[in-house]
Amino acid sequence: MGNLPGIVVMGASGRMGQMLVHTVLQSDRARLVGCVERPGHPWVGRDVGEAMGGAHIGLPVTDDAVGVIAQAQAVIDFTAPAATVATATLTAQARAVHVIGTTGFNPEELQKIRAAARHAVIVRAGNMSLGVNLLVGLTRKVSAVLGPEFDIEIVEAHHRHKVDAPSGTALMLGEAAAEGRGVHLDEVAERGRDGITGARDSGAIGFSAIRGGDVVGEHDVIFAGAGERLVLRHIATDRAIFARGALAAAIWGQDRKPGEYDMNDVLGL
Ligand SMILES: NC(=O)c1ccc[n+]([C@@H]2O[C@H](COP(=O)([O-])OP(=O)(O)OC[C@H]3O[C@@H](n4cnc5c(N)ncnc54)[C@H](O)[C@@H]3O)[C@@H](O)[C@H]2O)c1
Ligand SMILES: O=C(O)C1=N[C@H](C(=O)O)CCC1
Repeated sequence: MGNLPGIVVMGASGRMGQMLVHTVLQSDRARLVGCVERPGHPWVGRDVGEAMGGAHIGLPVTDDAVGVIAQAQAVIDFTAPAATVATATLTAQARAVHVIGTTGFNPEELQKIRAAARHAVIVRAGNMSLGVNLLVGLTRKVSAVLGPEFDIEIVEAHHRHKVDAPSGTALMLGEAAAEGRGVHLDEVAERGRDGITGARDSGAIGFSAIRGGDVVGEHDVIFAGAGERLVLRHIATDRAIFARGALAAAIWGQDRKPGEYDMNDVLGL
């Protein structure tokens, strides 16, 4: 038991945080050594089991990230961009594996994460599920075969609380579609149409985001041609798929060389 990797869950009260706490507690391949919330959060100081509405497990939620990360072999982080960038400095100092599920980073934040990966293993993916990571490969392949006479549109739907758009998954799919065509997504992405937009640019990759209710996550990649349409679709119905992927990444990352990895590396895709 003592030599199983010790895991810290950042943002333990969040939708993903709670799912991660359950997933690590149920695993026989890792142990939960810390649960972190932001300073001032009402869960800080409370037993995490009781805070989640269950039995006492003897692990209080803390806002002392430095203290718990020093005891850990891996940190699983589904929080917010600024919080994740700050945590990357701590995991780099502690040489702990940092599994990053957070989405919505700007280029400067991504640069800071890249810098931290010089010192420690970082596994980062906008979606940690097996299905989506397979869909990314399929999207790249279909995009390469069909060519620019097929218009590519990516449509995603998520719950009402999601704060970033397009979703991290939609951006992964867009990047794969662009790679398939040998172009950079930044040069062809069309985000947010409104008003008299003019006709669609040939070669554009369009994004649309739906937000509502409790949708866990749905993604369509549409290839629309003359007289036919191909749609690749992933539907997530349970956040456990993301948590399982994240825990697999934390275990996979043990004893790897420092660097930034993704779920293709973890899943061997
Ligand atoms: N990569 C994936 O597979 C995947 C899957 C689901 C969600 N996500 C992403 O994960 C992130 C979180 O999603 P969510 O639905 O769980 O959000 P959420 O708002 O329910 O949870 C985020 C939690 O992080 C906490 N937090 C914020 N700042 C913190 C800090 N400095 N220290 C510690 N905790 C802090 C918040 O208090 C909150 O409890 C989002 O970016 C989302 O897009 C990624
Ligand atoms: O609930 C979320 O937020 C999700 N975020 C990821 C994204 O941005 O793609 C993965 C799906 C769920």
